[in-house]
Amino acid sequence: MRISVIGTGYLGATHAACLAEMGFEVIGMDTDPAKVAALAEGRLPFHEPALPELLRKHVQSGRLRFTTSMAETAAFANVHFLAVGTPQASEDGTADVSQIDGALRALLAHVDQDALVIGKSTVPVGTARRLASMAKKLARPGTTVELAWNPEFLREGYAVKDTLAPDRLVFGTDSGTGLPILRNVYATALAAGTPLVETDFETAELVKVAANAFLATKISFINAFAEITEVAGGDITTLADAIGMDERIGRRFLNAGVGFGGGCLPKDIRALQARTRELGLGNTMDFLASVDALNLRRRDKVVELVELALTGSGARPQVAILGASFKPESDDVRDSPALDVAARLHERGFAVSVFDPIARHSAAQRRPELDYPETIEGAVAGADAVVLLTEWRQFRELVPGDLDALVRRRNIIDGRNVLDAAQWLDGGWNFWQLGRKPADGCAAVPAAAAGLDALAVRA
Ligand SMILES: NC(=O)C1=CN([C@@H]2O[C@H](COP(=O)(O)OP(=O)(O)OC[C@H]3O[C@@H](n4cnc5c(N)ncnc54)[C@H](O)[C@@H]3O)[C@@H](O)[C@H]2O)C=CC1
Ligand SMILES: O=C(O)[C@H]1O[C@H](OP(=O)(O)OP(=O)(O)OC[C@H]2O[C@@H](n3ccc(=O)[nH]c3=O)[C@H](O)[C@@H]2O)[C@H](O)[C@@H](O)[C@@H]1O
Repeated sequence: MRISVIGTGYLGATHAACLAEMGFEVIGMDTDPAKVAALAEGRLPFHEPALPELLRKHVQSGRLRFTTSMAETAAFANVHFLAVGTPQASEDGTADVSQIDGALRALLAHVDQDALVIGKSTVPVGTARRLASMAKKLARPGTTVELAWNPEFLREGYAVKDTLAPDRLVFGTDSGTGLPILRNVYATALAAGTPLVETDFETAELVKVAANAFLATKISFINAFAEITEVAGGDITTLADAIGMDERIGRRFLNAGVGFGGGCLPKDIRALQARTRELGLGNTMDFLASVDALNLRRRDKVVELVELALTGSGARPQVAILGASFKPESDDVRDSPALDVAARLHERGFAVSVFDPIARHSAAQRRPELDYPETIEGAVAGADAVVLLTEWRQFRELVPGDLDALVRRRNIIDGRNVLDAAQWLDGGWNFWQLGRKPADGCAAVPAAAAGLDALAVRA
């Protein structure tokens, strides 16, 4: 079977390479010529473990090719995956589906054989049915173009593993059309026992956003308790361990810290609220506004802690931020809590240097106003405070002796709760974590976070 993947960003490039690994002949199509040129040479334009090897292998074998031409794409295959972006369109959170509409329209203009189009992007409920009728209307006379929806649940950093061995597959169709082809495409995973849910368009679309909304809620739930333990005392990690021992709750996604970011969870919970309002359901998803607000408040909290730690530290205190990507094993800085906090500290007059082992380039493109030393030593040299915001392994393994001789002042804020408090306090550092009352000697931040501006350092 020959398959196309339209949109070769994080999702599409992974999907295309994994389809080739499953044995199909694949063409990846994107409107971005630079991206296509890199991929066609077997170079991955972003960081994702195990994907460069897969890409190179299949570009070299000839099983995987890339193009900017929709005509070539339509002629090459009769099964087409849509994996274009669905970013946040406006302040109210509505999803921008113009890439998906545009891609389908462009494809239909060239399709002259019966075809199945399989949507993979994350979309507002109702999109698949709308696109199916658009396909019926715009298909050339004599050709039938059917639509199916097959949402994707991969995590960045584990994209290859999640694609080749997913937790489940969801096929959304209209009365089963397209199911035999979908089962064929995923034959390897299905034979290995991957659970399969075959359902209608709407359920398939909603499963995806429900999963992301649940994950976001789980993170903000534990971070809400972090706000309590910061004031009342208690240990948020022990609390998470204890509730997570209940199998109905589970320990995963209960890591308190600076919260969630990335290209998906934040925009997906906003789009779901906007779509729910469009459906006339008023406040059904209002709790997600609290999930979002609580998540963003964690970033405020880190800014506050830095200001507090450095009150009276002179004209332009120096802050070293460890981490720029939204999570480890990724160079994705879309809505990254780490980069957001770094930029806000810079705006408030701190001298900010950011070190990330992989995301240096993407961070510098997004936030060129910040400094990006090439080494961790370069970033922390002369720092008045060190702030850990992305839990890369090399940061998790830091011990006071690694930094003692480099910094100007021994202040460290662990925004991901991965360092051993006792070790840092014993080492003579002022140490703060989210979800823990500050130790004696490390000043507490007032519970009411009012007057942030009043606390701001004036350059
Ligand atoms: N990044 C991830 O881990 C996951 C993403 N998703 C969803 O997948 C979709 C894509 O996400 P990403 O890959 O992260 O976005 P991305 O922004 O990295 O990639 C989108 C790609 O589509 C291309 N594109 C835009 N318009 C096009 C058109 N008309 N024809 C061909 N190509 C076009 C862009 O040039 C870009 O390369 C989104 O809906 C996202 O929510 C779902 C699961 C995981
Ligand atoms: O729709 C998507 O694009 C994807 O979004 C998330 O995947 P991803 O964004 O790659 O990353 P996650 O591992 O979910 O982490 C998201 C954010 O939550 C944060 N997080 C995660 C777990 C936790 O316990 N605490 C926490 O703050 C991470 O640091 C990160 O900023 C989902 O996990 C995927 O299933 C989904 O396919």
